[in-house]
Amino acid sequence: MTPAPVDTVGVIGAGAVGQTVAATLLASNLPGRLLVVSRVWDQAAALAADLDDMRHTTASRARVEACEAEALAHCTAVVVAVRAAFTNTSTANVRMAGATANAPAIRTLATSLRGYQGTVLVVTNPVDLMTRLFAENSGCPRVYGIGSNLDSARYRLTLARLLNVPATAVRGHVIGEHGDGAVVCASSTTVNGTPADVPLTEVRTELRTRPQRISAGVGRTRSGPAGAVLSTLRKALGLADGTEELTCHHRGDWLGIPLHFTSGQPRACPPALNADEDAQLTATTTKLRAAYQTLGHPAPPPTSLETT
Ligand SMILES: NC(=O)c1ccc[n+]([C@@H]2O[C@H](COP(=O)([O-])OP(=O)(O)OC[C@H]3O[C@@H](n4cnc5c(N)ncnc54)[C@H](O)[C@@H]3O)[C@@H](O)[C@H]2O)c1
Repeated sequence: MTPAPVDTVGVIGAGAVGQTVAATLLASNLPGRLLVVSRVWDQAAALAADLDDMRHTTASRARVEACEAEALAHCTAVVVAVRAAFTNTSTANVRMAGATANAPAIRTLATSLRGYQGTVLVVTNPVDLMTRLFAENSGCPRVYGIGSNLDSARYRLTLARLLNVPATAVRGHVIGEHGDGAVVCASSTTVNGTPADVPLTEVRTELRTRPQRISAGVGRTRSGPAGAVLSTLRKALGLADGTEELTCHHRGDWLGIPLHFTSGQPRACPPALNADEDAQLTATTTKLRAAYQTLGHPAPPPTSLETT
């Protein structure tokens, strides 16, 4: 059966990630209409004009418009890629440092999208906390965070390079936190279907330094997350079946785990863990829960997304 064409996708945030996500979506021909929102109206309007130029030269089907967040209520999907202005001086738990600064914007946007029934992909860091914050303040039933799937992509690429095999031969996940509490699921990783001997120290070093190198070289990471958004939207909107590692509500907590989408419906597929990985995931879950409490959120309404 041919999947139904996706109608409108909204992108909130017109910075490095928002721009790249929007251009990627336009070039992919996924949406029929693309709405862009930013805190600064002129920025959203400028991005819409730039994308319209691209639409014309690439003969993309998507019409592009700038709008306010409230106008996103009828979108098929919304991507949240905002970042409040703050100076990040942290050298450890770097993404976590944005929690206090970004939380008010996420709460405000969640409130303006209360009752929204489409798919929401949160990119804003710390993504595991901001995804939960958005879900609990909006009551939206389908809210996922982009983070662990970018880590997983980087893991598979790194392992392929270290073992001198094609990346497509590697199956393996990084779960938990998109940050210092990321858990590399080495014990369940395979190469060409055979358990892999994972050089964990090298892998962890690359996962830690790769985003730093990208940011140092080109200012911000942007193409990696944009690719993860596109790949996830295809699965979440039922255009393709497959697995993405996403932050979601799982057994009472919000953390990154593999979700398998079939016709747009998610099913959690947590990988088998050895004792070390299990202990790391427990520590990460405790860390995320405690960090969320520090945001001082109001009592959440129940959400209906419980992946089991
Ligand atoms: N999860 C991931 O894998 C991943 C990867 C890369 C970046 N990120 C995160 O994505 C976020 C965006 O990064 P960036 O580099 O694009 O930042 P940026 O500073 O370049 O752009 C941020 C944009 O958000 C807009 N904005 C701020 N507050 C807003 C609000 N309340 N409403 C609407 N728009 C608002 C700004 O005007 C700006 O356009 C950051 O939190 C970053 O850490 C996540």
